[in-house]
Amino acid sequence: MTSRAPLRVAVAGLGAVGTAVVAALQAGLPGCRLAAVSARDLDAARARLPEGVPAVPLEGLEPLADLVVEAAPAALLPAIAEPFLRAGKGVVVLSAGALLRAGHLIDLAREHGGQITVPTGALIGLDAVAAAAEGVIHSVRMVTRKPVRGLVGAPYLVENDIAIEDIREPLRVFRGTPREAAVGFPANLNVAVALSLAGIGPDRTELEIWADPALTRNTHRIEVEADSASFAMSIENIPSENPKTGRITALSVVACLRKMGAPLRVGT
Ligand SMILES: NC(=O)C1=CN([C@@H]2O[C@H](COP(=O)(O)OP(=O)(O)OC[C@H]3O[C@@H](n4cnc5c(N)ncnc54)[C@H](OP(=O)(O)O)[C@@H]3O)[C@@H](O)[C@H]2O)C=CC1
Ligand SMILES: O=C([O-])CC(=O)C(=O)O
Repeated sequence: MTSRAPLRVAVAGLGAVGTAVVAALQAGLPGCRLAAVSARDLDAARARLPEGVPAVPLEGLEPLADLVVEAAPAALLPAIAEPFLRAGKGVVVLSAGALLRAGHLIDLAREHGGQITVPTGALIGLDAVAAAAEGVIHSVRMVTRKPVRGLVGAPYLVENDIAIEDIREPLRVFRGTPREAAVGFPANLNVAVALSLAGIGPDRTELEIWADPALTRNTHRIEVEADSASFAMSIENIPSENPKTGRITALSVVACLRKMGAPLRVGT
């Protein structure tokens, strides 16, 4: 009989995603063990964690864990990821948009034998997009529709004086690339960046963002034309406690962690 030691998982950020991932780890995820947590308010975090799970500043996570789940504001991605990658360890990245401004993280992973994983998160079909990318993809188009409260406050809207609070009809607020959206909508369009990284990159993927006052769910539709297949898929995400984040995001991380230690892996 061979059995591997459980993967020691750290969770950086105890918001909508981090809290749900911690709960799943506490409930028991085969092959994984919750090793440490970081949060902005460490005392509040300690009060919520079971005894024996340390809550430490971000820089204290790496010595305690084999892998970190980054579930924090995008600006913190380098501080969370760098120590793990330098140590040849794994990082599961939720703030995928921030990866475009932190290309050195991929170099660090390459140099030290670490690995960055971007889970499918709030999106759908990255397995099919990645498979199609092994051939030739002609085009990838994504249309995101969000309730007003899922978009309000985005820097692009503020800088361009686009007021959406009182709209009565759907309004297209952005048309461009995931690279542009990652700057203008840093807390809203990680999904578009993840899609672009799986497919034809952040400058060739076409993206539209709509604010829709009739919607209660974040809705993403992707259309792919490739030499192997044409496909279109859409997902309607029920918001979590954070209206910008779909509930399925944390579940995608849990599924990703479950796969890491599983004897059977389904899906690429
Ligand atoms: N890839 C994908 O498909 C998706 C990605 N995301 C992205 O995932 C990330 C997490 O999302 P979500 O959980 O909804 O975000 P939240 O805003 O709910 O949570 C982020 C957490 O990080 C905490 N935090 C702030 N500063 C620090 C610090 N210095 N150290 C540790 N923790 C800190 C915040 O604490 P406090 O509240 O006290 O400030 C907050 O609890 C975001 O970047 C989001 O854009 C979200 C949805 C889908
Ligand atoms: O892209 C994101 O970061 C979040 C999102 O659209 C969703 O949860 O549907």
